[in-house]
Amino acid sequence: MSDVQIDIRNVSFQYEYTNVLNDISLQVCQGDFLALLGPNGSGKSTLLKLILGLLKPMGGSVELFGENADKFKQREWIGYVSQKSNAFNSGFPATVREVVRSGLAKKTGLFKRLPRDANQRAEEALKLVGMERFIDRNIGALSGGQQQRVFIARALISEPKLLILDEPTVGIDHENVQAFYDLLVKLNEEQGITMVLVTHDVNTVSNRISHVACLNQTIHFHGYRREFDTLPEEKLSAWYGHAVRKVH
Ligand SMILES: Nc1ncnc2c1ncn2[C@@H]1O[C@H](COP(=O)(O)OP(=O)(O)OP(=O)(O)O)[C@@H](O)[C@H]1O
Repeated sequence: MSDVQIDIRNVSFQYEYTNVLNDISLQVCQGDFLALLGPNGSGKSTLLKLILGLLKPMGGSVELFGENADKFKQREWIGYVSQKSNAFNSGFPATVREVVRSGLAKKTGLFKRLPRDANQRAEEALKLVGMERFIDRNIGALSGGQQQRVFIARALISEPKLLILDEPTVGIDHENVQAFYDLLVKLNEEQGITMVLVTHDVNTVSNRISHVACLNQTIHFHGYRREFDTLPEEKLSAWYGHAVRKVH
């Protein structure tokens, strides 16, 4: 099998009257750590929905692991952590264990029995994100950053080959963002999980990321992070449609 996991070719998409994506081509390979970068409204979520097979492209094709995205069956190969997954309030009636175990539903089907080792796997997934001691806590009692880690564990329990994170550092304290990146890098390097991190914030692109793609209706740049680092702010600002400052 080729090592291309996401293969987007000449994709275009529009909602009723809004043209959102034009002639997008992007490949993500096994082991990449890609930041998909673009301002609000640039089409990032739409592109994610196309990748996840929730929308169909109007032109072009999206393949996952060599198969058409909307026919792709191996859902457990893809972990997805959505934008709002760290926003549970303190009254939400589920423990960390229950939240993490629910990540097995895509493997087993919603109403089939969970595998016998579900608890052990929940513990292992929580260990990977450094949250095992919180297993019996209520999810709503954790901080935004801790909840985010639990949702990553929920995605990890089905042993994905690819993890897609939508704006994962929103709601995490500045001091904890570095530790969060360390976790993603560990999962990328030690577990070999391909990472796609979607963000509007140019300064979220840490030096631990291998590739960057800049999206605003079309792909303006796709290359190694080192090349991205040399791009002038004027160029990024032109793509964003407003002034962009890099702080490092
Ligand atoms: N269901 C929809 N129907 C009509 N237009 C939509 C729909 N969803 C998104 N759009 C429009 O498509 C464009 C791209 O939206 P999208 O959510 O993909 O961007 P985004 O980059 O993810 O934005 P953000 O960073 O704000 O989440 C926007 O102009 C948005 O208003």
